[in-house]
Amino acid sequence: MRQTPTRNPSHLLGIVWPFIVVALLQAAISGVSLNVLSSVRAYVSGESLWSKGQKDAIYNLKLYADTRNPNYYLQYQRAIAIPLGDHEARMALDRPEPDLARAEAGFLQGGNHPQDIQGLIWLFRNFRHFSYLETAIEHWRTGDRFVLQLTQIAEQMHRNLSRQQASETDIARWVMQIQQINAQVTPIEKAFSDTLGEGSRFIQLLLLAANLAAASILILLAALRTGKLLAQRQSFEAALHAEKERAQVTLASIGDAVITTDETGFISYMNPAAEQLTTWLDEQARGLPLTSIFRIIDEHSPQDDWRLIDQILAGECSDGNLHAQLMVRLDGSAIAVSLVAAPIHSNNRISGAVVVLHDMTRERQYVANLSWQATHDALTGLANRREFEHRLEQALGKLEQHSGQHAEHALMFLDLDQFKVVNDTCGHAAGDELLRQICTLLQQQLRDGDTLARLGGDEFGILLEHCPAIPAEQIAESLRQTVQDLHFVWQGHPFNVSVSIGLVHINHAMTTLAEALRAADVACYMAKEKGRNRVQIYHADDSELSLKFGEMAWVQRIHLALEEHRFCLYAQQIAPLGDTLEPGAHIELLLRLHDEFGRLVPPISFIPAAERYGLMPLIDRWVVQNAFTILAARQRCGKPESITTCAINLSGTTIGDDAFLDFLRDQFRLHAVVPQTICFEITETSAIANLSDAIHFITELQKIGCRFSLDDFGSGMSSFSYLKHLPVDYLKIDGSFVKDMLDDPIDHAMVSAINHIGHVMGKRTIAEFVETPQIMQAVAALGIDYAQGYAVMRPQPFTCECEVQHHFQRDCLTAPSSAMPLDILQQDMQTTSKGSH
Ligand SMILES: Nc1nc2c(ncn2[C@@H]2O[C@H](COP(=O)(O)OP(=O)(O)OP(=O)(O)O)[C@@H](O)[C@H]2O)c(=O)[nH]1
Repeated sequence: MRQTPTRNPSHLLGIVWPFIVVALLQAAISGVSLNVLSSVRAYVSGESLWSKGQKDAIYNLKLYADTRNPNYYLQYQRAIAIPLGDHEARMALDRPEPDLARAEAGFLQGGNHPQDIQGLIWLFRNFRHFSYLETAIEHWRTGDRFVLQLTQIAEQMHRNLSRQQASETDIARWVMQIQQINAQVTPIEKAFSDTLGEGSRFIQLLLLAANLAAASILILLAALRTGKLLAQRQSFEAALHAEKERAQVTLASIGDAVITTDETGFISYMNPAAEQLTTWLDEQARGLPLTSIFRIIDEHSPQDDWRLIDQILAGECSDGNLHAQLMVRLDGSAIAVSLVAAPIHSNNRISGAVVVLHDMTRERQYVANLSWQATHDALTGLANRREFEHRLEQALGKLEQHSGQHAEHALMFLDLDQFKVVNDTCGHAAGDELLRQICTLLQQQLRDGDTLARLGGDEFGILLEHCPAIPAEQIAESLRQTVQDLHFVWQGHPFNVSVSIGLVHINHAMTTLAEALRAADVACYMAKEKGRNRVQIYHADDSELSLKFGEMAWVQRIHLALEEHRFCLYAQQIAPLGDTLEPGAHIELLLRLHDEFGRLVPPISFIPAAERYGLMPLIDRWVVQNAFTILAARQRCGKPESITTCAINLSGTTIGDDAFLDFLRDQFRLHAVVPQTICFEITETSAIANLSDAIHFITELQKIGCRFSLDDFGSGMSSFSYLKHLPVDYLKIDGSFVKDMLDDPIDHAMVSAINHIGHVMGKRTIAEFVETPQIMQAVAALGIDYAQGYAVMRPQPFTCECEVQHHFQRDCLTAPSSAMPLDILQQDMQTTSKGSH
């Protein structure tokens, strides 16, 4: 930081103002001194004229008396006019309101120099009570009394002599009087003169003392100020020293290499980091050209690149930085550095440059590590899914470039069989070790250019570029065999290891990455389904695989349909068959989906895929949220009595999802839906598959008043034994029995038995698929409590007519049920019988 205090005008004034004040004071004192001295001198010379005038007047008046020569009288008059003028002036100044004009005229008559007159008046007026002047004025006043006496004698004498009436006696008397006055006035004059002299000397002394005092103050101030300035300068110097120390410690401790040069590019300083980086000591390098101790080259061109520093020293560039430089030492070793350079200025010119070199080795390593981590799996060191997909995409691109030639790649998905068992039996460390061993084995079977990647968990991907079908299938088989032959033992526990492999031949027909990946996934899945430890080859025309393929495609379509609000709800009435049952409407909500082209898609097309790929909790949440929204809207419209029971289907996975219970409670609170109006339908199979979850779920929701219905009851005969554990309110008799009960006595017997057992257990029964009035009569005759089917009512869009429709539901309004093909509605019912909506 630069300090230039003395150049700052206000700072300068801050330092010198006491000097200015004292100097001005001294100038004022000097001015006053000169004025006083000059006035005193005027009084002294005035007094001298005054005395001389008196003496001359006495002398001429005496001669006039002795000779009676009128010339002497004239001379007397001239002489006496001087003390009389002074007398006039004094009288004018003595008045309470001084008459300055009269005083000036008097002093002028007194023979004083015109330039002294103002001084005389000023001194009289301002210092008349000052000791010496007061005494002098008193002598002046006494002297004037004699002057006036003399004037009276002179006038009387001149009058008598002019008229010839003066006797010798008179003349002798006048002479004697004149002599007496002379004798008396002489000491007065002397005293007057002496007093003025003394006063003058005293004033001189006084002024000298004042001037000396002012000078002393000036000297003292100067000394004080100088001392202060010296102290300040020392503290500046100390601050500069401390700053220099700080800069040096900083330079010594920073990790970057700092080198300074003079204006010709010769080294003037290197910090310890620079010594370390360049392997030169500071004292060795000082005075050498910077370019002689190492080279700086651009990573992308092999030439020396000192341009930045040259430009800085030439003043063509104020500062700059260069990344991706290589610093090459004299021994040839190179270090990646970034370089920052700036000019050093002194006296408004460039006196050198400072060059900072940052060693980029660590950053490069870090970046390399990061990019390795981003593309590799930490456990096995193999490429990860992202990298695998990247390489696969590149391979697909090459296929396109070489279209026409017989280029072909092979893609494999490998999934270890029952890998969980290893983890569950011996812990994750065992699983990890097995994964590593399998990687090594697989890698050994592959060619150099092949890619083996870990896609996640126990899944691997293999890409064999330019590998025709037959060798690819042989490699796949050998890989399967290799894994099977691995005798993995962990702490004495032997494990049989096997792998399921999906193999896809990628040729020009299959171009997109997503298609290739999905095909391999499907093939691998099929390998698992077919019993594991096998290679499944994907063929596009394989109907089994196509079905699976389509199912997997539904995953994305369902997500899209949810995002684009293409799901909607329909309601189908469940009619009471007896008189003793509760009044009001009992409905079941059914899910619909419009595909991307607005066509209705049967639930059977997407529900199995949604179940298999874990999307049911998502769909069930959508159904509950929208059903509650509409129910709440209907309640606001004043139709709470219209629906007393609203059945909503839930899937098996949803029942096992703990968070779903909280979700439901929130939804009840949010929409203020009465829990007693909601009946959840769970299929018999899903309830049995997750019995403890189902019991927990049912009892929790029954606590708040919800009811439950066991859907598709009877599809498995072991169901009866579970029924007593499931505290449901309704049994829905599987529609497949109801549909044919008039023609098939066994189905009739099943319907009757289920109804009977249900009633014995205190449940209400519902017959599904009541498609004709005859079936309706038959189920009523058996004492079944409710009927559901086309004979009762076809499904209708579930809406609230008096409120603007919820936007999720908008599509349903434009698709009236009458326009819906019958087969879709039948499939809808079948979907229900399959275990969902
Ligand atoms: N040790 C270990 N286990 C993992 C790792 N990543 C995932 N897993 C486990 O790998 C198992 C994968 O199981 P799945 O593939 O679903 O089932 P599986 O037991 O192999 O059975 P199938 O694939 O149906 O034959 C799960 O138990 C995961 O917890 C890992 O890095 N290390």
